[in-house]
Amino acid sequence: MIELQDVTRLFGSTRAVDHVSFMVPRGSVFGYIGPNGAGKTTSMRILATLELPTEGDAFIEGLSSVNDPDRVRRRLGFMPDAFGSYSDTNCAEYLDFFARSNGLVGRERTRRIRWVMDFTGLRSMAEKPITGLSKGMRQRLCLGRALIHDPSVLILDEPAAGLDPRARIELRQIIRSLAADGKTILISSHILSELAEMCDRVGIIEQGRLLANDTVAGLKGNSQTHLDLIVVIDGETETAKTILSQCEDVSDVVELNRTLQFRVAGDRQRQIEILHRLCDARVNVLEYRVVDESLEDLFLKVTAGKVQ
Ligand SMILES: Nc1ncnc2c1ncn2[C@@H]1O[C@H](COP(=O)(O)OP(=O)(O)OP(=O)(O)O)[C@@H](O)[C@H]1O
Repeated sequence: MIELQDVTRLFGSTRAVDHVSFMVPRGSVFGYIGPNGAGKTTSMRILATLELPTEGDAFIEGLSSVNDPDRVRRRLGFMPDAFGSYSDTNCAEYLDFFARSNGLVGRERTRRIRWVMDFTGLRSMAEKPITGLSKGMRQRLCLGRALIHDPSVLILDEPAAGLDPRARIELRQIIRSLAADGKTILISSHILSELAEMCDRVGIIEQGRLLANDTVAGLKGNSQTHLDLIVVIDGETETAKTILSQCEDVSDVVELNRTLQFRVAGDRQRQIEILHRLCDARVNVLEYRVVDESLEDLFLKVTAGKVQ
């Protein structure tokens, strides 16, 4: 449904996008993550027919954004990161303007504007001037504008930027319900944790290059060379400590209130073997788990923080 095929975009000597390829299947949400200046907006603008690639091609529902821009635009809703509006316009007028620009007429136009207002929760704001809207409401209006012609594909550039936690959760619910409805969504952010829960897959881009394309769980698995484990013990901890000290691949053992935290230079299989050894020695294990790597840690590991 959304595809970048070996896309490169140069601005002078800057490689804003450097041989990037990925595909987003119908009804799924793809998170496009990268630090500032990584190339997210440029690739999204290429898909949205607003920018031409120097090399490669971009496709929406199999149609080329380069060669078939008019047909692509009919299928696509684009939410830019910067929200342009006219002063003296209220929400209803704004949506009406974009409905007309998209060729909607008569009852169909009225029906779509109503649907968008209900779906984005803007109904009570219909008469409110855009200049008086909060950040969250402006983002909803901008999303509403992208949805007005009922596109099958949505490209959303940093829609969560500047939203408070509640507005971010509501945005997540909106995105998931659009995907459940069969829409295909590409959504960008420079914060992995902001998008992780609403995305089926994420692509991490830095300095124009796609460094990773995986599920969040897959990314976590791929980036791990060791496991940090916690074992909570009912009773004395001496036996457990002795066993851990005998394992060559265990290091950094720390004890706090019958809880031992340690690092294993191995994989899940090694994790299981250590638990077996503890149980064989009749250590009363109450709890045994991996310390989850935070998404921020993962983002820092995959990217080097290079800004161009
Ligand atoms: N029109 C342009 N002319 C010159 N350079 C540009 C232009 N558009 C983008 N660039 C450069 O291309 C690179 C990628 O920019 P882009 O806006 O795509 O990154 P981004 O990942 O969206 O960043 P951010 O998260 O800050 O919005 C940057 O170095 C930027 O300065």
